Amino acid sequence: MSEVLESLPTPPPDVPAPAPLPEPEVILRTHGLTRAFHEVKAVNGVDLELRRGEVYGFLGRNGAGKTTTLRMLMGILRPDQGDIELLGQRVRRVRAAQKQHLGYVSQEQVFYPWMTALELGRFVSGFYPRWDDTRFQQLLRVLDVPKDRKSAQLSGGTRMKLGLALALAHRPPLLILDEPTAGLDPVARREFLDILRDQVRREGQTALFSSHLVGEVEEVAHRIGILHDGRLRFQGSLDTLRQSVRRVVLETSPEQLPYGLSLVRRERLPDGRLGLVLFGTPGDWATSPFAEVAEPLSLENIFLAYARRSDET
Ligand SMILES: Nc1ncnc2c1ncn2[C@@H]1O[C@H](COP(=O)(O)OP(=O)(O)OP(=O)(O)O)[C@@H](O)[C@H]1O
Repeated sequence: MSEVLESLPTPPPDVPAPAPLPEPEVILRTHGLTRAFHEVKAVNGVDLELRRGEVYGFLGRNGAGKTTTLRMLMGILRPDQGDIELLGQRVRRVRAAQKQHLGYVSQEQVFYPWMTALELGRFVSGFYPRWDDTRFQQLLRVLDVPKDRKSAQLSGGTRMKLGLALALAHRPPLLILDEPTAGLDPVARREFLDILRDQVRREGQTALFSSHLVGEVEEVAHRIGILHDGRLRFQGSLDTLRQSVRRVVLETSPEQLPYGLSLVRRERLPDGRLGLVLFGTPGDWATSPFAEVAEPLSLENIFLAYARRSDET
């Protein structure tokens, strides 16, 4: 429960509901967010930008730094460097009052095991003046979460859905979901993604959704960020990514890359030739000497190119 508690805002017994904030086009921005654990730089100068009403897929392999980033956004961890601009307020560490505007589903939903869904709702509602109990109960029905069973008796997938209901019931403008579908079976995963997409569309919410599964991010995300070794290697729309990243196969390494193209990954092929995955605008590709030979890549292969180190050549 400690992470759940840390992610909650301070309970406001006599404090009136905060006035709704003016919603800027950019809901969240980070500036050079950095966090190390001893010698490991888990997150290294990350500049995220999330716009109102979008699902942002935060893609990265195991250990890329996704959870560390999200825990900094939730104020659970303090960044070593950089800061966070949430709904127009720029801070080093997200404060309790700002957490009123965030809904968080962590990787592992750990609740007080003796509490039922309804009791957990009552407990969590004390932290959020905008808590909507009718909506919470409706979400439990839609998500098929039994309301009177102790949380310890729920399956991992159902606990995840309970976490989503708890996060949505206070109508936060920004949802932060840390690999929420990990451990869900295909049917539960599909339901979860459908509900997330539907909620964001109907409520005009914004969701930051971390995953290492390209397919599910492709299904729900409007824009994505690819994190590798703590660095944000790409941020933008899926269409931009598909149009910009291509692969060329060459006999030898070029002296320098054509103007406008940058290296994503270099690989040595079994036949000794060189495979280069490069990024450039469609205009840069069209005017490059590789225009005729460059091949498009599937999103899966683009992600793999960003998330693996180049071969030594
Ligand atoms: N509390 C900690 N103490 C020491 N090292 C940590 C701690 N938390 C994370 N790390 C390290 O920081 C790096 C990033 O971890 P993080 O959990 O943020 O990655 P992730 O992208 O969320 O991975 P996964 O998909 O496996 O959850 C890893 O090398 C990890 O071992």
